[in-house]
Amino acid sequence: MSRRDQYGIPHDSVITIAGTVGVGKSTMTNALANALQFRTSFEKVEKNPYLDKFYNDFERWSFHLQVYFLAERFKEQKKIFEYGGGFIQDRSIYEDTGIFAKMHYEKGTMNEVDYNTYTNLFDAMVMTPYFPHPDLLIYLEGSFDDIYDRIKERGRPMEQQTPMEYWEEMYNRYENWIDNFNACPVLRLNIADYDVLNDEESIEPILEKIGHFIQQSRKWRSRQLT
Ligand SMILES: Nc1ncnc2c1ncn2[C@@H]1O[C@H](COP(=O)(O)OP(=O)(O)O)[C@@H](O)[C@H]1O
Ligand SMILES: Nc1ncnc2c1ncn2[C@H]1C[C@H](O)[C@@H](COP(=O)(O)O)O1
Repeated sequence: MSRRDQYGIPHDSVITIAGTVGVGKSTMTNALANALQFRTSFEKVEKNPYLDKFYNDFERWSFHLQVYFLAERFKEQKKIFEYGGGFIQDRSIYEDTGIFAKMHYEKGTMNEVDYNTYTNLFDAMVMTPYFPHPDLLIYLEGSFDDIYDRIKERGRPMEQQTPMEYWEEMYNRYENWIDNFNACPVLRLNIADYDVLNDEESIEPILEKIGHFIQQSRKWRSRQLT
């Protein structure tokens, strides 16, 4: 019996992994996709033509970067839809606007006209009944110190040169954002409670929770339609 069947996780499920930079989203995406034999949808950091420039000059490149991310994530969304689901997605589209664009606007590194243009575009594309929301958003959380250690350990040069205050600000915003998020069901996981890199077994209770959450939310959705 496959792990998918064992835990009652529908083959067409779409699960998105959210959380601040360095918390372990890509690692979790790979682990879940392997366990469930699902496809993956990753952020392609190396191929991003704006990211390096953005870290060198937020004001100059904020708008370009957000539009680029929005287009990339929308294309990924289309791919997921065309395959009929069965995906684990590394970072949700909701974080682009709810965390990044908002933070840069409020900190003064994205101007008001650009922010309004971006949010109008985002709302027109995403916040509509035509945009399929994921079955489940898995939110990864942990202490700031542990997450900051992971950023340093991963060692992406553009992130190393960015002051710690930037990551701290983002960390605090994530905590508030998730408490108010309601676009789809949320499963919160603390990174201190599992280790999918060094302890393979620690994925099992997570799969069990995923099955439970998705079954509940699909029942709820079908009741809404009848
Ligand atoms: N369970 C874990 N234990 C220790 N290190 C981890 C664990 N999960 C991820 N990491 C490490 O933390 C860093 C960030 O993980 P990553 O999955 O790239 O995060 P994100 O995609 O959220 O930015 C990487 O160096 C990764 O190897
Ligand atoms: N929407 C975004 N705006 C600015 N920066 C972003 C956005 N989405 C991702 N990023 C950055 C943050 C990291 O440096 C890389 C990849 O994120 P990760 O959490 O490591 O997957 O892109």
